[in-house]
Amino acid sequence: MTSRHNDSSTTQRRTIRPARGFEARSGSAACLVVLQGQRLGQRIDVGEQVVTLGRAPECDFQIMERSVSRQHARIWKEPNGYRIKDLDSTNKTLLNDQPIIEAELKDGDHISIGSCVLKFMERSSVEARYHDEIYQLATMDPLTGLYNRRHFLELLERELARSASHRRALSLLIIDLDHFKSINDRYGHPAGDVVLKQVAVALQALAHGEILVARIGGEEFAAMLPEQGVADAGAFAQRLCDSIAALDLGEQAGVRNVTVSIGVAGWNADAATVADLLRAADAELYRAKQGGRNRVCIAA
Ligand SMILES: Nc1nc2c(ncn2[C@@H]2O[C@H](COP(=O)(O)OP(=O)(O)OP(=O)(O)O)[C@@H](O)[C@H]2O)c(=O)[nH]1
Repeated sequence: MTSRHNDSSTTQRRTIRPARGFEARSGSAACLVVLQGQRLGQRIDVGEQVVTLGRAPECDFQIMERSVSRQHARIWKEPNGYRIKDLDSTNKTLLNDQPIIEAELKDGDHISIGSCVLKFMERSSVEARYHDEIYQLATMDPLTGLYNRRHFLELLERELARSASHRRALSLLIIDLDHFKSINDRYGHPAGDVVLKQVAVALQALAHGEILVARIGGEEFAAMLPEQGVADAGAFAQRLCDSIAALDLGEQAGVRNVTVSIGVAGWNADAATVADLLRAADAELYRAKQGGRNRVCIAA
């Protein structure tokens, strides 16, 4: 069990929910990439749907800056291309450094909203693919293909802001492999890697709907359960725990079975920030380890 957690990323969100594993990988026709500002490098696919940008939580791309209007600008597709419109913002939308009311978007255009600079790109462009690769490298864990810690915490931060503004439940699981060091020591590091990959696949397979799984540490995973209270999250955690214990890892790993301990915590007045939530789930994980491992402990 490793030590952890004080990260606190920017409070942002996308209403276009990330797909599990890969974020917004569908073949949209165009995208925006954040060149400057919070969420640097993030890509926002601009498909057939209208994309709104602004400070309000309902915006598809939220920019949490006071100089940004709640509904600042809108981008949409027309038969002959994409267009952008300023929504009567106080501080204007700039296109290639010029204020606009409405304009056509061309590949490579820079959109400035507050201190945020977005680059508009046609999805077919080589540069868009390059940004895709870079973004994936920044957000994914290369061993398991799950989201990495940094990206998971950023998504958790956004989801928590959304839960807080809508007074909706949100739960977090921290899932830690039991006695993983002894697996490495006994069967070798490559065998340990195989176990990590197999556990990642199993967790991902069990994560249905909006549940988001990530690898947040060496032998540590996390799951975010939007709109689920601790009772449901605890039941889900128990299913994970039982499924991992029942998993036959086969010949490749050397070891045939592995177990996990899981700590569960829910967003509430006492766990109002990501750091609080992580701390609460972590405390429960500690209890699960102390209680004998291969078990779930849930914050009251
Ligand atoms: N194979 C492999 N091992 C890793 C990786 N990252 C971390 N580890 C190992 O994970 C082990 C974690 O050990 P500990 O933190 O002592 O935890 P543990 O042995 O699982 O014990 P408990 O958590 O108390 O049940 C260490 O041996 C790390 O070297 C990785 O990417 N691959």
